[in-house]
Amino acid sequence: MNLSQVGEFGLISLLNKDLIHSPAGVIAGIGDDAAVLQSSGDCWQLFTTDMMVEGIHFRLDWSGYSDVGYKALAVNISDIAAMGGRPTHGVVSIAVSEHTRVEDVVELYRGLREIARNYKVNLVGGDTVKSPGPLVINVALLGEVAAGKAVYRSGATPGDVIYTTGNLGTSAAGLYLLAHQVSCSPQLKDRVIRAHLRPEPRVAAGILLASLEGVSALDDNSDGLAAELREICRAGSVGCLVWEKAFPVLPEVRQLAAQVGASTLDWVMNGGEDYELLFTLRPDRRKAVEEALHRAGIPFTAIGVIVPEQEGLLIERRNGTREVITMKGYNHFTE
Ligand SMILES: Nc1ncnc2c1ncn2[C@@H]1O[C@H](COP(=O)(O)OP(=O)(O)O)[C@@H](O)[C@H]1O
Ligand SMILES: Cc1ncc(C[n+]2csc(CCOP(=O)(O)OP(=O)(O)O)c2C)c(N)n1
Ligand SMILES: [Mg+2]
Ligand SMILES: [Mg+2]
Ligand SMILES: [Mg+2]
Repeated sequence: MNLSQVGEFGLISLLNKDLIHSPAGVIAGIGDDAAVLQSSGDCWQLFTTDMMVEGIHFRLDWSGYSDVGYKALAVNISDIAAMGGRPTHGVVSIAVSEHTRVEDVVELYRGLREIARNYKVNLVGGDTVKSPGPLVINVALLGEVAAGKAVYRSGATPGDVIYTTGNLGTSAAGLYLLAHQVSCSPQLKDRVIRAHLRPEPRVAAGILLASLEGVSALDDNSDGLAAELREICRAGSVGCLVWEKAFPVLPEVRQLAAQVGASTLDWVMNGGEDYELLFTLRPDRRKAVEEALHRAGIPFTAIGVIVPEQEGLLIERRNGTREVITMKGYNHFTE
């Protein structure tokens, strides 16, 4: 069978059998942004890993080595944030071609060190091997969350309101500008390319959301809004209705899309790598949670509601018509 027939998530579900032999220690295994593990203190351990491969996740003519290091840890911190946790300790493995310069690997670690310092992550080990070609970097990261307070993808129920932090489509705009020659303002270029190359994971938002009553599901946006909505709906056996006109997109990103004939909706739904948090909230808790986010200075937008599973995944377009969401987001084997 061909990988494109099952896709990334079909493949993972085929592999997900007989993998747990001491279930007592595992509160949640495969299926969320990080595994949740029993620990002796008053915290639960979180454990996650994400890998980046040259040519798939980055190109060295589009990003510096330090950006690659920065992003490799950022995306992992984002998965800890998506459980409501705080990152603690990580290990870093690299596969490097023999033609790579030593200075470049040192530069990769400059980026890693920079974000590790910013988010107070200890890098406590790793592995170094030769690659026959592409540079590969993998981070495995531990985190912690107060016992009982991890927020899963699966808790959404009909009536809950769907929110995102920050803006969507910015990273896709950055990727577009890296891939195409476009004349636009240097400020816009810097902002969106930075969002793509050096995303800032929403750790403070995740910790705050996990501490508040009523936050029912939480996920980070790595594969695009369409994919992450699908995950939350599948995990919770619910459907959703999102409102296109509510999607938070920077005005200059909208303008750029119009200028180059691209679709902001495509950037939001399929672009991915925004590393914002997508969460659902019980409607009776809206006021309290919105006030807490305001006080913490965390930008957020309500973008839709959870509906019963049989209603499916719907988008209300700007003209008021409702359509089934057919967009899929990023998938490694169906791209
Ligand atoms: N090769 C694999 N073996 C076991 N579990 C995997 C594998 N690949 C992914 N997973 C698990 O599948 C789930 C979904 O992975 P993924 O979509 O990469 O999550 P995320 O988008 O949050 O990084 C996670 O719980 C992850 O740990
Ligand atoms: C050179 C290049 N081409 C395309 C992309 C776009 N891209 C690559 S991977 C990806 C999705 C996120 O990566 P994934 O490995 O699926 O992360 P996870 O969902 O496991 O966190 C996207 C949008 C990119 N970042 N760089
Ligand atoms: Mg994730
Ligand atoms: Mg992953
Ligand atoms: Mg991830």
